[in-house]
Amino acid sequence: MSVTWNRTDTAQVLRRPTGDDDKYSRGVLGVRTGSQRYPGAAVLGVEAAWRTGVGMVRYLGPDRPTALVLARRPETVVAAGRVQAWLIGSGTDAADRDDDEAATLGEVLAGPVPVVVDAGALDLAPAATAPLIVTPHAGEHARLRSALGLAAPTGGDAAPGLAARIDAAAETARALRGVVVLKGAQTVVAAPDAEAIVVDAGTPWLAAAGTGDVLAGAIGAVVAGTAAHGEALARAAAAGVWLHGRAATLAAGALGPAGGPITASDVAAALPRAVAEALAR
Ligand SMILES: NC(=O)C1=CN([C@@H]2O[C@H](COP(=O)(O)OP(=O)(O)OC[C@H]3O[C@@H](n4cnc5c(N)ncnc54)[C@H](O)[C@@H]3O)[C@@H](O)[C@H]2O)[C@@H](O)CC1
Ligand SMILES: Nc1ncnc2c1ncn2[C@@H]1O[C@H](COP(=O)(O)OP(=O)(O)O)[C@@H](O)[C@H]1O
Repeated sequence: MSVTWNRTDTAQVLRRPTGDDDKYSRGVLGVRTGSQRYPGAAVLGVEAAWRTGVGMVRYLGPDRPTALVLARRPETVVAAGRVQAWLIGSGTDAADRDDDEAATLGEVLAGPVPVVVDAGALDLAPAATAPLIVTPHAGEHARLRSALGLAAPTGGDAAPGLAARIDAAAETARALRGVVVLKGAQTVVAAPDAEAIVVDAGTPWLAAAGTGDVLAGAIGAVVAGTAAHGEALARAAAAGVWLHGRAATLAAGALGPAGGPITASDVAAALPRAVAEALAR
């Protein structure tokens, strides 16, 4: 069983700022992503979070990505402080994690604030107690299931169909006690105790390196802006996925009726138009 997600659903999740808002009330996203090897992933996630519409992004990472994040987005705050949500893992490799970083991520994952867990932090998700959204692609989902003691998603080499992906994501969500965003042309958002949500990407031009880092930033921004207002994490995640797909469709569609090649940065740049479109009417 599943439901499909659309623009109207997204509009119901997003908060339009009012005259009573300030940068803190709009949501602060804390970001621990990027590494010496993958600094670009940090830039893409931070860029996407700003472009999705958050009051503040706090970036706390290694020197090289910090310098690149600040060069791209000087509005980013690189000092620790209160946050309404965390984004961790994009552009990191668990094999390179030192003890200090492991301890810090352990605190984040044991805290009260929702955490979006991507890429190189997914191995930490099974032990987490914080409210959780994990964002695996198919390969990462298989590894996560194995860590949770669950069977491989398919019996053979064939790519699983949508129904099998929904069942597998729902089973992973129950085992994890968190929200699973299983990425693909149709992204499945599964929660332990709710019907799965299916979000169409809208364009296969989205299949390009770094678009997952953009997605994680977009989801983090929606969660930071809405979780404190009682929005369900799965719905916030689905809204982020829809905005990401719509931004890709707008960026690719701007090149002609058949679409055209886009980069992850193009997707991030189109996020404000996707948000404005969702909030229009
Ligand atoms: N500009 C940057 O700095 C970028 C950094 N990235 C980072 O690079 C690191 C490695 O990520 P990768 O996903 O490339 O590598 P991983 O090693 O995490 O996953 C790739 C493995 O999963 C398998 N797989 C199965 N289904 C897949 C699917 N649907 N998509 C991708 N792989 C699938 C592949 O065959 C491969 O064995 C992550 O930390 C990621 O965030 C990437 O996001 C690309 C852009
Ligand atoms: N064929 C496809 N059509 C549309 N979207 C896709 C397709 N394949 C992948 N995507 C989307 O592209 C993004 C890729 O994310 P990910 O695999 O994490 O890449 P990266 O790690 O390079 O950022 C996800 O949002 C996924 O849903």
